[in-house]
Amino acid sequence: MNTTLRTEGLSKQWGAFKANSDITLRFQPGARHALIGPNGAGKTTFINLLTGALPPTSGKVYFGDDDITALPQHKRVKRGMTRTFQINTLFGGLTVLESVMLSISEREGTHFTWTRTVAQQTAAIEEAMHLLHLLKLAQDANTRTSNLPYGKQRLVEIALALATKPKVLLLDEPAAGIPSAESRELFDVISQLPRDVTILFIEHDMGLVFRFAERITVLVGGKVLTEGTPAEIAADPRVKEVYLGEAEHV
Ligand SMILES: Nc1ncnc2c1ncn2[C@@H]1O[C@H](COP(=O)(O)OP(=O)(O)OP(=O)(O)O)[C@@H](O)[C@H]1O
Repeated sequence: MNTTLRTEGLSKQWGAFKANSDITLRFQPGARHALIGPNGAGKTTFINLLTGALPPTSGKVYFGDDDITALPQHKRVKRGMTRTFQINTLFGGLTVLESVMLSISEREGTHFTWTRTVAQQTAAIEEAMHLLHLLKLAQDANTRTSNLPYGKQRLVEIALALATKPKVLLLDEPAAGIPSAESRELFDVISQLPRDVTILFIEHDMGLVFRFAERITVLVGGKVLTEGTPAEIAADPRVKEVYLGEAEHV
């Protein structure tokens, strides 16, 4: 089968503590794939190993046919693997449109040049507005990102990530800290993103996971417990056992 991203025996250890143990997973092109598991299961660690934010202790990460295990983060972004970043830290005082334009310029390497032509500028504005329409942010184009409600700020972060033209988009709890009505809207927008973007996301709200994911991997204690369709995962007694006592999660 055609695979966008895969890992082989990926492990991360701090001293004797194994945060990720021997994780072998594949993500199909266009997947809507959720990574779930109790607190401390190693989900964020796994995403950090995929993006290159952390080096693995052992194991490999492949992007298409290429072994990218040793590739630094920015080169993985150039290849098409992007995660979201908090705009507060990156683009505080800019408007939504300016922020997305900046991300496009960054991708094109025209950020610090004087030679950007009017045609390039116009194309970048058109591309940025297209992204804002996709994310239902067009009417907020001239609003400062810091003045937007949190749910919309998360959408801007996704717009910035999409401006890098990713093949794989990694979302680490995109709905964290926003009210549930807004988080449903956020996921509704995410669910309408084009299929040429593979989406891997971590989410604690099982309502959102089962509504949006087409494939689910369950991590427990740094290991893959199981993987399957939402129906398979919902029916798996081992998964129920893991979440016993965490009723809000299942
Ligand atoms: N830099 C580090 N040094 C030592 N231990 C770490 C480090 N980073 C994470 N850990 C530990 O690794 C384990 C897995 O953490 P991780 O954040 O990957 O889990 P998670 O599944 O994302 O959890 P949560 O759902 O609570 O965000 C935790 O016990 C955490 O304390």
